[in-house]
Amino acid sequence: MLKTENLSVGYGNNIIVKNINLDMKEGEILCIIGPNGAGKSTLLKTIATYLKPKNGAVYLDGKKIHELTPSQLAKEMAIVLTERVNPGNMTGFDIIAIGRHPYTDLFGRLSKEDKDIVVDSAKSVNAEYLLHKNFFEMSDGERQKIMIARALAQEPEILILDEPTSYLDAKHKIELTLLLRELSSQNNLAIIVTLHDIELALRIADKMALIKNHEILAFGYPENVMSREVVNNLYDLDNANYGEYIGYFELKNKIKIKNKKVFIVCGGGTGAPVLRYLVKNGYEPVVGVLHKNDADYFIAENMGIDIIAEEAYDPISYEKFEKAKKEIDHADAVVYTKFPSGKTNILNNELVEYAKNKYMKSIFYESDISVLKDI
Ligand SMILES: Nc1ncnc2c1ncn2[C@@H]1O[C@H](COP(=O)(O)OP(=O)(O)OP(=O)(O)O)[C@@H](O)[C@H]1O
Repeated sequence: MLKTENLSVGYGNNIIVKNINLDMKEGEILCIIGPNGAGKSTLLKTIATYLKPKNGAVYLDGKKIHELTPSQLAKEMAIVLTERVNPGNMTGFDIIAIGRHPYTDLFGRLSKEDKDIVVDSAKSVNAEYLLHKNFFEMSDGERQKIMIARALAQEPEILILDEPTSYLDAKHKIELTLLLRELSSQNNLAIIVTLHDIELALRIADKMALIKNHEILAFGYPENVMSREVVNNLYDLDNANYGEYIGYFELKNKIKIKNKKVFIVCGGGTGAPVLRYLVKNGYEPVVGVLHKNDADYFIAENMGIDIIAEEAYDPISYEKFEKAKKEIDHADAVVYTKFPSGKTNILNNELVEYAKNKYMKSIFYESDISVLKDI
């Protein structure tokens, strides 16, 4: 339904992103991500026809979008920008009603149907309670809902949103992303959205376009394109790693100010809080023995922590076990968690016993991280 063909976008003689070839269907969400200044908003504004293409074209249902009249376009596309708006003394209802302009008469009079659509639009973003409230008395999250309701009142086929979660707290960010998902599937809306929060983007996008260095670095299913390598490269990360399996960033273990080695015996993700605490506080963690498909392995690897690991599913070898014991010999403490039971962990339990027999500081972590504060 929407397609860009060899599109280049920019200002004056300055091309910001070139050769953009994207396509999307009804009911899909396309997320555009990339570093600050990459050209995400410039691309959105070009698709929204606020800017003319420098080259190529944008097609909506086979027609060049820049050749549609403003009134034709207003029935097809609605836009919610980031800029904070100051509409004066208007209620939620008044603002949403602006969305009906493409359908009202010259005087902007609302029919009964228009009014019903305004109320329905408010309902679909859970903002019915804001209809009679003044816009300037609303919170950022409430204003965002009203702006989306205004866009929905336009009854568009495509909804374009520039950074809709910028001013929202975690709960409202999640609520908004779920709402977009709902709108795309229930109303069959195509949604194009720029997001800085790639953890959320990954979870709502059907397609993802990554922009960097004036071009599209990758375009496709987020599950395919969001590899650790690609995301690290997108943001030029050298002090963090994107963990592709879990879909979030882990900070690397760089500042080892404590000069203390801590051996961690964990597994199945139970070590995550311990590893984060030790990295944050400048210890030198070594973790093991882990299998290479263990959640703690992925977490530790993304943090750049030393890991003693065995291939996934292979039994732990004598060699790895001895290596772990040597690390324990040089450690200032051993921390162990309530890791899952299993064959591997019989050996890992032995490591804990080994440390205890050597009268080393061995600390059990279950839920209170302060047990680590005296290492
Ligand atoms: N009106 C304008 N005239 C000229 N250059 C502009 C204009 N608006 C933005 N730019 C430039 O275009 C480039 C891309 O800006 P754009 O706002 O599209 O990036 P972005 O990816 O949306 O960034 P951010 O994540 O910081 O919002 C930047 O170098 C910016 O300075």
